[in-house]
Amino acid sequence: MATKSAVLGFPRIGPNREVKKAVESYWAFKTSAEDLEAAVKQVRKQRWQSIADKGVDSIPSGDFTLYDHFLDAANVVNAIPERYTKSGLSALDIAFAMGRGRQQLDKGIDLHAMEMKKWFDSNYHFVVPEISPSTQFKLNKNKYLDEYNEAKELGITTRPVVIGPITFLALSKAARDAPAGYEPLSALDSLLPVYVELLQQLKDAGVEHVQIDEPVLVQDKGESLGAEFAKVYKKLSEVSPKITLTTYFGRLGKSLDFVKDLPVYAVHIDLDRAAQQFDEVVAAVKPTKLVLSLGLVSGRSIWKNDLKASKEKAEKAIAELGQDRVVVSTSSSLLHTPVTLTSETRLTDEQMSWLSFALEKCDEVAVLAKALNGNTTEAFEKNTKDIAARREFERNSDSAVRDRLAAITEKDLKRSEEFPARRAAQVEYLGLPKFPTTTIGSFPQTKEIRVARAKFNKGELSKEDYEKAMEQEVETVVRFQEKCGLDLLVHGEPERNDMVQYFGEQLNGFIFTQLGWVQSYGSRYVRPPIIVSDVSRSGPMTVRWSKYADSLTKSPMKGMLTGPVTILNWSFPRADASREVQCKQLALALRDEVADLEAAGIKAIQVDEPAIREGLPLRKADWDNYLEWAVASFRLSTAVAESKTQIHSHFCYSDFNDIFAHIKALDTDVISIEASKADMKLIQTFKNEGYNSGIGPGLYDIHSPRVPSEEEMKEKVKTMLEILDANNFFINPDCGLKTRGWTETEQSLNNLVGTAKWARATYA
Ligand code: MET
Ligand SMILES: [Zn+2]
Repeated sequence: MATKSAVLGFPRIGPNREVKKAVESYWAFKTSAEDLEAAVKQVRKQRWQSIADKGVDSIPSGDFTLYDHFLDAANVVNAIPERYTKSGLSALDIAFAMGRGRQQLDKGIDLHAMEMKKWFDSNYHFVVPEISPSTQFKLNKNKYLDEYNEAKELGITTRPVVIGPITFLALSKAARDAPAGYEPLSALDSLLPVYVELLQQLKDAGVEHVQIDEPVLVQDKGESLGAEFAKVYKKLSEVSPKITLTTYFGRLGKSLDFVKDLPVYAVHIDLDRAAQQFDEVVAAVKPTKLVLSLGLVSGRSIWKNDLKASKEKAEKAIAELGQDRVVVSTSSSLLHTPVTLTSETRLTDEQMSWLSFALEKCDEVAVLAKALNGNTTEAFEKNTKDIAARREFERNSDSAVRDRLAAITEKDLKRSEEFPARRAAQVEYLGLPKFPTTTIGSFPQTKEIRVARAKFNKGELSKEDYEKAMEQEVETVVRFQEKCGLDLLVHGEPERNDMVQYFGEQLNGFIFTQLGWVQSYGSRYVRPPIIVSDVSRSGPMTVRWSKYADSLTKSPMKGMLTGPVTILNWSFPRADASREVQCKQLALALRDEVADLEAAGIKAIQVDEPAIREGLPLRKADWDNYLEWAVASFRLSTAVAESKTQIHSHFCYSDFNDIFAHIKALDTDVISIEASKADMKLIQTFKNEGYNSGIGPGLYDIHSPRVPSEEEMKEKVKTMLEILDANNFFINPDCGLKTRGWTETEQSLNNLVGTAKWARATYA
């Protein structure tokens, strides 16, 4: 017997973002459902063939999606809220409406999007299913079987990837019609028969292996689900193809006690994010019959795997378990990495030699398996050389910034005065009215902007002309805000391709890809910068834009920076330095930028930290350590500001009830949060925890094209003011407007300003 290789999942976007193009043109009513299907069928075919070409044994299927695989899982088991089913839309449009909302008032359709949450500690977002006692589970559409068959017709045998029933429910939320305190997991008994049927169908179709993802097992809450796991997997294993139960992004911890006894074929563990569990897991499964799938090749980073080290580790497992009880695999789905390095033309050979994207990772698992089976290939030898060269490069990184960081003291983390004194200074300096209106920073990024940027990047537009075009855009945005009657203006961020990439491009220590897109949610993809060495700032990054915008208007201007924690969390970090060190180096660069903006007369500066929460370790035991350096980094970047300068911060997907004390410890003057989709619990937390600084709860959801009415926003303000203080309340959307169109933005912001006027009159 030989050691096999496996890939747990692959990017769904296509090597040239084909899926984005196809779905967006369908959404714009430019193409039909048939066109869409034909386009994405090509993408699926290509991904299977390219993985197969690398020689991987277990090739994933069923993990493809047009929007979100978790949303698909809800559709498979018919967990579709009634408001969508009764809309009369097609199944495809229902799925899209669940993901992104749909407004067609002439047809009587006005559907909000369902809530989205971060997928564990990644920057991928999944749609949160809504479950209640009235949810009618049934096998709606076995997409896992459909994709398996589709691949089979191409002559490729795949391993279907199914979201496990326990994780499915554990990550769902109670629907509005559910009784108070309802737990979706209590629906397990009614969901189970659907999974039985689904897996039975796979088996009947000749599927030999199935991958069932149960990442809830790496969370604390997984540890209390032993009885559920035992029961569910006993039942499923009676009818199912051989099950590989996969866990990823963290360690099994105490869950190992029951996982080792589950009646499944194999268990997969993540040895990238949780390498420390190796010995313990090997020892635990040794007396069982379980096959152990070793997640050695990172699904979350873009660094080349150290194949020699991986081989040694796998050999240790083989020594304990035997050759045929070990599988070498990616640590998680590769959906968090770009498709392929071969599309990159601007990276140097040296840089290329450090990296490995999804397809190259497929190669790595295959090469590793071959080496374990006694065939050390040329590719293996080259890997050993590349890894050694990278280590050498790291040793020669920048020492000036390391020294500056070492000299930082507590004092550098503190504003010179406390909030009440700062507030008095800011009232005077900014002159804002009560219920000040503002936005979160970006304005619609029109086609013209993107075309200008593309031309500039291709060298078809001079730097001068490009900057002129952006200045014109800034002027449009400033005039637009004046026309709407907003109080605290922004420059609109037209010059930014992306809130992280933009900064990375101006900092030392980063490199960029041309096509390194990674799905963030739906058809939104990002191209995370890669931190390759020590980080420093070579000069002001945003000052010219904010200063220009400021020169156009009498209203106060808010400068716009992305915070250190978010830059770190939305980049691919180095593997050779701690995240803490990388974060603090970023904070130092931003600190200089804050000082420069202030000196240029910018009266308010917003430092966005939307990613602070998603960086939280998955296990609570690890939280304090992270939060301590994350908060210190934020403060290091902002505490340099004078009292009169109003420091804002912005958070979205901000389910941060449980880290509130740390949010408070950031010591910002104003924070804006996403509250339009969340419940009032968060607002209550602010009150309970004695938060007295400024707060701007998002009054409408910018992720959807629907225009919120004035009435709707007034209602929200009313409810919030039952809890919050009217004297330090900002009126704003819940995030930036860059994905929106101008028409809906104008209507929405007019309604927003109307709401503020009403509030001023009502709460005078
Ligand atoms: C994801 S948070 C986005 C904040 C940024 N300032 C924007 O308005 O786009
Ligand atoms: Zn946001």
